[in-house]
Amino acid sequence: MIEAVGLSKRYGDKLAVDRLSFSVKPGQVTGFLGPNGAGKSTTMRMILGLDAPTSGTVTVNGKPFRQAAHPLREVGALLDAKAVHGGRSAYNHLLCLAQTNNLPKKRVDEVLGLVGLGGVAKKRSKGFSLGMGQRLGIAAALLGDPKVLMFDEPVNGLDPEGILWIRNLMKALAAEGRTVFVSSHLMSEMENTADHLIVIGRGKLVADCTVQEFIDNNSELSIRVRTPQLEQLGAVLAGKGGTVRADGEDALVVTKLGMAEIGDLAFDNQIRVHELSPIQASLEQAFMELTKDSVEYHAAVPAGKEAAA
Ligand SMILES: Nc1ncnc2c1ncn2[C@@H]1O[C@H](COP(=O)(O)OP(=O)(O)OP(=O)(O)O)[C@@H](O)[C@H]1O
Repeated sequence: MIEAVGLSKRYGDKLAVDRLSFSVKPGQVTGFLGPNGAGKSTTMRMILGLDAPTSGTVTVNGKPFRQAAHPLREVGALLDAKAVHGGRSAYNHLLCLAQTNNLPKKRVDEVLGLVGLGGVAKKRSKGFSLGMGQRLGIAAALLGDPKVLMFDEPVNGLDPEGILWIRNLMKALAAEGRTVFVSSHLMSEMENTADHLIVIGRGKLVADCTVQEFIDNNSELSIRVRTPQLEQLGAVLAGKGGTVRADGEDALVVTKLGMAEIGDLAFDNQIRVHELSPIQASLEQAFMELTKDSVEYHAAVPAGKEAAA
């Protein structure tokens, strides 16, 4: 369990993390989402005691992580996969970590097997691909068999096979009852991986809920109506306050009116309807909606290329 209470971090004029309070529970994957610069890495560094909070507190299993007697046995973290001595072999890198943390040597072979690096254990990590480097970082995180795991953007730059592997690993670790906290700005990835979400924007908490709640609370339900009387139905629905746009030759997408309302209006006006279905917004759409005011860096759109409203 990770618990933050009123956690803040200021760098000069910049309030990178602004009074964050949340808890990350065991037995589930908790996604930590936010646009670039939202404060995710800063929060993770404070959890690990690598940065001191300006105010507030954060504890891991009830105490500040800096006070942990056996840090690697309590928390495994993948913050920067490149933070490996490139001249060392994967085996020696892990052995060094194991020895300085009083962990048994046999654990090195176990974690190398777990992450699928057994065959290249004696090779220097300098020649590792990005995916192999990520696996080595994860092997290091798993070395102490910790109950709490934190991954900062673990799928960055990975191919689909690597992404699937990390996704399944995180789910398996959570299913073993561990606390799994993973940051990402890839919404689609979190939709597939996380059970619970903590979302921040400009350092502030903007949501703390399940993935489904997040989608339900932050997106507008759209309804697709297929009808051979497109124009008639469009006019009726717009007249009753619906926002209507055409979707192909024979369908409309409607917001601001409910499904029953649309069906009843069609019936009252003797308009035939061939299909009436809800369109579920994706997590990505919900995230864009919720954080649109807290995105730090907006890309400029070249003149004349603005998206049509
Ligand atoms: N050491 C530092 N000194 C000054 N400013 C910092 C420092 N570290 C982070 N910041 C600033 O704090 C804010 C939050 O940064 P942080 O890296 O925590 O965000 P993030 O959500 O992890 O972003 P990203 O998704 O881009 O990794 C940013 O505006 C960043 O420029």
